[in-house]
Amino acid sequence: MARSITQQVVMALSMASPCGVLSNEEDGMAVFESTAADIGGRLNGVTLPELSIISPGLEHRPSIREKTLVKPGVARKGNGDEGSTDRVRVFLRIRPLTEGEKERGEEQGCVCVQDEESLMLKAPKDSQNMKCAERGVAQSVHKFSYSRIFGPETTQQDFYESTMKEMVRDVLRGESRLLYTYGVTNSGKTYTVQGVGREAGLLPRALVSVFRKLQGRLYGAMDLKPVLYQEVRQLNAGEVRAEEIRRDSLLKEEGGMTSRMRDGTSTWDSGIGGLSITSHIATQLEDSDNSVFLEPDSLSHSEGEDLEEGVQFSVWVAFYEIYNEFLYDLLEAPPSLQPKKRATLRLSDDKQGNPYVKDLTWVQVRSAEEAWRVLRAGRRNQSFASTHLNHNSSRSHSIFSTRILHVHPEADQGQATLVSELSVCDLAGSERCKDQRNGERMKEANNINTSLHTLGRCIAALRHNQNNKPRAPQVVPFRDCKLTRVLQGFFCGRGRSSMVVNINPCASTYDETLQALKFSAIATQLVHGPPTKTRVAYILSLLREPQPHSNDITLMEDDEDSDGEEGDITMFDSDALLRAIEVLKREVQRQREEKEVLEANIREQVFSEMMEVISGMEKDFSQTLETERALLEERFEDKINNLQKSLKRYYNQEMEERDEQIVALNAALEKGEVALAEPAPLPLFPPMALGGVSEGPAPRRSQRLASTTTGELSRVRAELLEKKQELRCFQGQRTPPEPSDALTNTANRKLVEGQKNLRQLRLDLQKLGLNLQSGERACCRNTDGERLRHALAAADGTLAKQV
Ligand SMILES: Nc1ncnc2c1ncn2[C@@H]1O[C@H](COP(=O)(O)OP(=O)(O)OP(=O)(O)O)[C@@H](O)[C@H]1O
Repeated sequence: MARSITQQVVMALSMASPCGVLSNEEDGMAVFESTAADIGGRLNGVTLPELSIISPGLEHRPSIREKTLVKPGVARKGNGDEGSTDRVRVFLRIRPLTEGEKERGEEQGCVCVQDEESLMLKAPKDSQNMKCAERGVAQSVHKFSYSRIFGPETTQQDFYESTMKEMVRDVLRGESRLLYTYGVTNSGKTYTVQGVGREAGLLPRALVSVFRKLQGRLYGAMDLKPVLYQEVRQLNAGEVRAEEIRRDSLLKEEGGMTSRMRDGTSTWDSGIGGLSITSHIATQLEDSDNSVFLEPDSLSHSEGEDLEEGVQFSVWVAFYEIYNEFLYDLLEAPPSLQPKKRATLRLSDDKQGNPYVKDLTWVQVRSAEEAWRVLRAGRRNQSFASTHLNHNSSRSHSIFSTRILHVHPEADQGQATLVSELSVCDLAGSERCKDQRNGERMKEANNINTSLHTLGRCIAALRHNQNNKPRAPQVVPFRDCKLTRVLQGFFCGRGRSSMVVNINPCASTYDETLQALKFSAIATQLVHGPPTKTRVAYILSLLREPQPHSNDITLMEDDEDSDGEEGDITMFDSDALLRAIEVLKREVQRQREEKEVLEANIREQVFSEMMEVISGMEKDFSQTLETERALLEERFEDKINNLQKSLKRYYNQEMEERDEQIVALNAALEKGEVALAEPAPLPLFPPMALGGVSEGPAPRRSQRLASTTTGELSRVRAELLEKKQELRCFQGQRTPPEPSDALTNTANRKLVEGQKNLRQLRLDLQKLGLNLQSGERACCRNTDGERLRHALAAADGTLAKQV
């Protein structure tokens, strides 16, 4: 169960990046241990090691620190062949940062070269990898090992000497070699292969080296031509003439005139006799719009001694590209003569089942200069575009092939006995599709990533088969894309491949760089095996083996007697072929099911990623809402506070004025002064200004009521005073002489009247008190009306006593 989950996640993860994360839990090598940790961390929360180590399993000598990170008991397995010579060589080249990149802060120390073979990657803070590391599902530090690492300071010449020089020697000995560059876009692949300006890349150096070594050994005629996978055809006179015309028009079109080789004191001998170049002066391959300089050392004379005696060499070149899964011949016709729509090439198999590009243009070249011009002509047809990372980005995989025919002139009809090949493949850079802003670029990126992914799967399957020979070999999916089909021969023992991984140390492309390095790390574990079966041998193996369980089909088995099993497909009778078809059908069915599982996993992953994005958006949205709400609340809180302050200020002032009035009124009442009759007409409700808005001039209802009440109060008090005086007068009259009856009667009558008036007055006063009370209530609850009422009641009491 655990196994199937791991496999599923591996598949899902491998689809997440163009190159894929390749894994094999059965291997137990450091790379898989760490890759499994990457995945396992996500699955079941297993504690992740501090860093992941990805290194060639066959040769790597772990440090003490690394040993502690590898699961105990899991041995590093090889295939029994411990010799480093058979291991696929993978070189890493780090390009320098440009000034612009430094200014943009791309230099964050995420790429650290530890020694010639090991590299440490540390995730920068904004990278996806760091985010995953923070969530505990990945490591933020990764360690990789390569055959050799070349830092930013490495010169083109040093790089050539350490990588391709040996390959050129092997090709001249009759072997086939492939060098391919891999890396994210803008990492320096084209710079490495072709070079820029004065800094010639691997290819021009190799061409110069080939012709230097073949000096004096070139085969003069053009009557032998490479065809099919690696065969030679004798051309008749007419065909030779046609080849010559084609070559001349291509060279003429490219240079406009014969390019010159300038080296100060010596010149190119671009004739059949080979090159004559003095070794101590810089050499320049020049054409109309681009020049490549070669340092004197790269032309040293110590080469070419080990060529087979008596053999002559005919050199042919071809240049083609794979663009959007179509093959295009870059030498098809001189650029100016080309029709608008380019013809596509087809891939075919020879009778041994070896794939080759049908109808590809091969041009015989007699010097490095001619070869270089052919390459320049082809480049004009190549698909470049400006992407946001590289203004001149290769949008296709381009392959420049040099075939060398080893001709024995004494043999019958001057037959070439051997064909060797040197191919240099400049792979298009992987790039995130979502970074592409236009449809065409998106489609290109998609195709590029798909073919790189297939290449990754092929390498993983090859490595799996090399490490699991007797058990369950996998089908290597070479046929899944054009790129892997054309390179198939180099991976199946009919040649050897070396890989150059280019990276740039920019922090912003860290995640892509990490994926590229993981991909290349798998390649470092490959070994060069003997040639694997051809189609005929493959069918034979299908027929020979009983296939009760189609899952166990052995397709890449290294059968010792398979070497002799080559021939024509017509050697099988129809029964045998039908049986082979049955087996293949089952295999197709198995693969289909495998792909369905893969698809389901991808869908699931896409779905969960989408959900993650949506929930992220939801979270952002609710956060924004929350912030808005808090902001509004704060704003209104401020407003309310301001309002409260203004009201408080106003009412305080108001209360003070009222208190003053009441104090004055009390004093007046107590003293019984007449001044009470005319109280100062203090405004009970001055215009108020709340929030900057003033009340209008018209008094409120409560104000009007209060002022009326005050008027009446004054009037009543005046009357009260008058009555008091009258009363005092009556009292004075009552005491002295003994009143006569009439006088007494009058006095009594007046007293009664006075008392009556007094009662009336008291009633009036009570009424006024009530009015005042309601007026106060109307204008403000907490005023000193209560106190006023008390004062009036006290005044009443005093009056009553007096009466
Ligand atoms: N080692 C190096 N030294 C100096 N400059 C370099 C080096 N490698 C690359 N460059 C520069 O970096 C830029 C990008 O390089 P190049 O075009 O070769 O990238 P690429 O990987 O081929 O990109 P793409 O895949 O998009 O075609 C170029 O301007 C190139 O000159």
